Amino acid sequence: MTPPPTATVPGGRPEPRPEPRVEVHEDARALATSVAGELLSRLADAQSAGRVPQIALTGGSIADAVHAEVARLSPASGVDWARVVVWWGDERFVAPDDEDRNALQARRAFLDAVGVEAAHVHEMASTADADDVHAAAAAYSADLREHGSGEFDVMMLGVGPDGHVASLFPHHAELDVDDRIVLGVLDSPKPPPLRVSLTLPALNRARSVWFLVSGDAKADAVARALGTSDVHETPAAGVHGSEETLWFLDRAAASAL
Ligand SMILES: O=C(O)[C@H](O)[C@@H](O)[C@H](O)[C@H](O)COP(=O)(O)O
Repeated sequence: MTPPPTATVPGGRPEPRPEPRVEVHEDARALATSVAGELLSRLADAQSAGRVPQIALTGGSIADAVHAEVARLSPASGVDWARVVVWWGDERFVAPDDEDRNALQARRAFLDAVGVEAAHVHEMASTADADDVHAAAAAYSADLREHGSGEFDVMMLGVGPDGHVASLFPHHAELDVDDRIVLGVLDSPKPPPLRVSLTLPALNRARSVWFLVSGDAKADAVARALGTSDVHETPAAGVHGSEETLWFLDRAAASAL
């Protein structure tokens, strides 16, 4: 009997978490539509309950497809984007108008279209706003502590073929940082090398963690993340929501399960 998953939270203590659930879709488009619909539904439910939900976006190609579907489905959803707070799990430390910016990707795909409050969109610093990744990380940590609610409603994460999430990569020292919520990365194996990322404990400060994974290149990483607890081998294995962890997969990404 495998023990229930645990998640490391700030201060380094492990907390038991619910078992992950897996949802498999025919292809990337169906996956993106499902995630976008589920996100809008969660946001509307939170707002109906009088709350201002806080979500964390991720970068990458399936995230971009999800963002486009959010833009398409949002008008009929009843979500008031003026009452949603947006964060990122990681960001590339490049110029603000660099195509590599996760925030630029999200703004173009949906944020600029849905009427989100500018003050509620918390971008990680670019090279125009901070001297280096460490200063950018410190600034985001201060922003989170001042404007965050202590726990994200939904933390969305892409997964790399090596099992990385955000900018936390296998066998990198950042995986063991449990006394900070944001850190700077100098040597990302996935270009660009300079990044800012939430730490594992911060990624785990989420009610609901959603992994968005498409393509057979990720199949082994998905199988490892769902079958092991070795965070250093597969960082995605170390992130679990306090209320739920959902794996949104297409058939190709689920092919090794
Ligand atoms: O800034 C980043 O690069 C992302 O946050 C990164 O963690 C991404 O989500 C994965 O690498 C999956 O990316 P794909 O969906 O494009 O494979």
